[in-house]
Amino acid sequence: MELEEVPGVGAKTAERLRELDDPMAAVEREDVAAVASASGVSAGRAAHIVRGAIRARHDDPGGFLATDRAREVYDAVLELLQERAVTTYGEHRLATIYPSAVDSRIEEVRAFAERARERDPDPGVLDALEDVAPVERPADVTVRDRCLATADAETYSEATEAVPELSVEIVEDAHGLADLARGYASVVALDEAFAGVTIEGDVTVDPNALSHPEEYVPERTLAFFATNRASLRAAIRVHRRAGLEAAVDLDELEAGLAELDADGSVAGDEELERLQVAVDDLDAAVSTAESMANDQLRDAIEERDVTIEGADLLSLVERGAGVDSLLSRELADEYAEAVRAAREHVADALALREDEASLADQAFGDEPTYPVERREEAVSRLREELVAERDRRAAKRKREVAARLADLRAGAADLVRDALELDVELAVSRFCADFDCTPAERAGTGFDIEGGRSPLLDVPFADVEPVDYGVSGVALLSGVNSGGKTSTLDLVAVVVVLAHMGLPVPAESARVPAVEELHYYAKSQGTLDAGAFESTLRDFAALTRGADAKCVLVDELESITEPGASAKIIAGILEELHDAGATGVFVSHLAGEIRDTAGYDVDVDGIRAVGLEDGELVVERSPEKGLLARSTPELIVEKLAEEGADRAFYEGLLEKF
Ligand SMILES: Nc1ncnc2c1ncn2[C@@H]1O[C@H](COP(=O)(O)OP(=O)(O)OP(=O)(O)O)[C@@H](O)[C@H]1O
Repeated sequence: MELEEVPGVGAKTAERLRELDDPMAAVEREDVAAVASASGVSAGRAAHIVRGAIRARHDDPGGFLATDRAREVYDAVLELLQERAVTTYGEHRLATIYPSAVDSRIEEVRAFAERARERDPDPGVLDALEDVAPVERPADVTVRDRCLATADAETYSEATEAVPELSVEIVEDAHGLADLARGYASVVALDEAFAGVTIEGDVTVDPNALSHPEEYVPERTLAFFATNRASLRAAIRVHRRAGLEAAVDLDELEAGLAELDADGSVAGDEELERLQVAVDDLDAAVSTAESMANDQLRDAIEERDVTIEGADLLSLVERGAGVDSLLSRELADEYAEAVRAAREHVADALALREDEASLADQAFGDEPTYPVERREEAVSRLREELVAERDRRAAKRKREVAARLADLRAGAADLVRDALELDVELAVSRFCADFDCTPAERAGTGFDIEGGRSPLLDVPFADVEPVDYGVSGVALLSGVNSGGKTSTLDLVAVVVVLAHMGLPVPAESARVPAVEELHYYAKSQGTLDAGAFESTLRDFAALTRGADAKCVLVDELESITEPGASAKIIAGILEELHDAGATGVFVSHLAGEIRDTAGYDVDVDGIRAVGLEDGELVVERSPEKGLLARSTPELIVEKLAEEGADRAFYEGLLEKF
């Protein structure tokens, strides 16, 4: 499939996605994070694209959620699932699970949910998941001490593409190569023609270098692992704690990561650290040695009485010699001792090796002087030597660590993906556990819900009373105000939506019809004006077409117009839906009138008010079949009649109900 064929991907989005390595593969493996890593593609958009690809794969026309309220119910259910994901990836991935009418899609999610429900949401795993994030491409790496060289224009453009980290230089001949070798620490010549040519400096001839660039740019591998170090470590913890089968050897990856610093440099190498410290502390150590030597020499001079014979003094003065000669003649031993101590201090403080120490010794001359002064030239030579040694060591260790990690790279990316997918499974598993869910059956018309508890209610889930409710076609639901009619419609909608997502539903058992669309109309906020009323009627006219594949839930449609007209209109709609074989529930306070007007025997169910207790309504939440429930006004009149005062009046009223 081409990118543009994915529903929801236009030319502009396709262009953006093409910057990914293999965008179609990312879309097909439903990797929301990879899709969202294209610039300008938000995570929400990525979930939308992945959903589009899933729909295309299953030939799913979409459109299951046919009304605003139906979409709201899905959004609310999705939010409950997303709240249970630890990672942002998990949240976005969950948004790719949507209600569908296509069996193959529903079966796919059902199988996933079955696996998910077996997962144990161990707090240790959830904790480790906190630090797992999709692998990121490291920022561009630029390496300045190495270059590639070629005499061929085609190889040149191939090389700049394959190895953006290094500069690629065009050379005419071996002379050009030799020039480069003077400017770079190492040069890799890409042309066969250079094989066998001897050039001074670190020059390698490798015509195959472009097929294994990591060998020449270990920084590439290291940058990937350094950038994703925290996430990889967390993914390792997740795998260990959850006992997941791992895509790489966890110990090996962990050991490899331990050798890396966050900036991609090699960590934990004592020799490299020694050299680094030596470079950093060189100046300070030489200064300290210098002042130590001077203190020592000054003390020695202060303590000494210098006796000099007159003839010697004269000879010195005649030669124009300064006090220095006196110093060298009289205090040679003391000077030698002070310099010895200074040299020893530098070697000790910087933990120098013998060969380095002999270089360091030259920082102080053998000829007695006062004060003792470092020889800057010798210090610079030592610094250069230490820096070169450090760089050689770092490059060698980088190559070693990169070689060790290179083979783990693909597996490491999978390791993170598997951990993130586990988060998605655990969210589903927790949702099912928190709301006591069971898989639903999708068959026939009508529905049967036993012990259903809506997670959308405004009471804590533990306090939600289980509801049993079933209808065989299209039924009316009656009941007192606040009896739970709307909540019952919500429950049916939640169960229908979840079942079509392929997920278990919050009920002891449930069967829902296999429908193509859910039409759920929330209670209207009041009488509609003529225009709005007309368009609502048009909606319902459309609703009755192909209604056998629809589940229709309608809350108090009567409020859109006058009661008398409402009852007639609702009765007409019910007749059409009934004839078409739809599944539906219409909540109404006019159930009696509608039933009397309808041209068929409409089922009327009722939420029974058991009575009023201390002014509080007591109801039986599960609707009773064939019950036209008493209305709230009727209950109040009855209560007043029982109280005694004006009994005859209230009894008269009561008879009219
Ligand atoms: N199954 C239940 N378990 C616990 N509480 C419930 C249940 N069903 C409903 N309730 C409580 O009753 C309240 C009213 O429910 P709901 O809005 O569904 O009633 P209604 O019959 O649609 O009322 P109205 O006729 O005024 O629209 C809810 O807000 C909730 O607090």
